[in-house]
Amino acid sequence: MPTQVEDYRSPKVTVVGAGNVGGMLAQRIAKQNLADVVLYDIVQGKPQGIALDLLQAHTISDLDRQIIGTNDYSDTKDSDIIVVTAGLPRKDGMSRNDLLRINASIVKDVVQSTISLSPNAILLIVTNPLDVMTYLAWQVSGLPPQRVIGMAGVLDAARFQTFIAMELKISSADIYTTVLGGHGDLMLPLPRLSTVNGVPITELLSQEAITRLVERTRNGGAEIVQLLQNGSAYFAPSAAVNVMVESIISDRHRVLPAAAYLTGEYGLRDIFMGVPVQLGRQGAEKIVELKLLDEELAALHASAASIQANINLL
Ligand SMILES: NC(=O)C1=CN([C@@H]2O[C@H](COP(=O)(O)OP(=O)(O)OC[C@H]3O[C@@H](n4cnc5c(N)ncnc54)[C@H](O)[C@@H]3O)[C@@H](O)[C@H]2O)C=CC1
Ligand SMILES: O=C([O-])CC(=O)C(=O)O
Repeated sequence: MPTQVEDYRSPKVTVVGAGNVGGMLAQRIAKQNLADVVLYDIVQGKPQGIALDLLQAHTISDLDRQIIGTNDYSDTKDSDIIVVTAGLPRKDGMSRNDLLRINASIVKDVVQSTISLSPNAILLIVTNPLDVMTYLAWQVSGLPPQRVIGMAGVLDAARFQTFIAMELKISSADIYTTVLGGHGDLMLPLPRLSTVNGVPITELLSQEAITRLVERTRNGGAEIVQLLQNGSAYFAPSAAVNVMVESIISDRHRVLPAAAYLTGEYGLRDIFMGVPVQLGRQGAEKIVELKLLDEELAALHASAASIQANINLL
């Protein structure tokens, strides 16, 4: 008979892709004591090196979660969550959609290799172009759509929040923002539903300022790609995935913006796109339908059409 202690199993999160986002995410998960982490990469030695470095850093900080780096998928067996960050980041001048074909083959390979070993896992997709890769991952995995979720909305909403805080010269802590739609040029920051402690920003900022901040949010990824000159953002993206992992592992049922499968919500179906989603142990437990104005709904449908066009290309 196993003892209670032997019965206990730490939550296990696999992060596929030990690059900028994946490495930083592994650090965040272990640092918060959320789960043991398996970091997988196709490049020999890279995940092992990062895992060792992280373990030694955590020893200094009295942290003791397991972090394993590997090139062997069998180490990912029985994961509770599989985060897919494997794939190419864009370079300056590229759109996320320019990564479609190359990243589709990587995501397909990763999902096929992992999900057979962890059939009960929840898949969190990060690789771009995000909404299309999430749809592809769902199709390849054969999982119920509730167990496949894409990360983008938390990041895009945080960018809008940051820019509002910078403009108003106030703490970002009291700002709540709503961003819907795909993780691309047609994403939909919604000023009407973005507030400072309950007051809509439409009452606090001029129309000129709002238009400028909405545009900057839409271009938030490209702005950083241009500045870095070699790769894309990873501090905020890894923080955004970490919040989602935490809500799922800890079954917190937080309502966060994320790419979820729509079955008629917002008048859309058979597509993954950014909407507010309740996240818990079951994955995307519930989609929240906001009451949108006609023009907002039309803009959301335009964003969906652009995702659909790229799904069709695949
Ligand atoms: N959804 C979002 O909001 C965001 C998405 N991204 C996307 O995430 C992806 C990763 O970005 P970074 O970490 O910055 O890139 P990176 O280049 O630093 O890391 C990617 C890693 O994937 C690995 N990889 C490539 N093919 C693989 C395979 N078949 N199996 C396993 N590993 C493989 C590479 O060896 C590399 O270590 C990119 O597609 C990027 O566009 C990045 C930031 C935000
Ligand atoms: O801009 C990129 O390519 C990476 C990304 O999705 C983001 O930072 O929003």
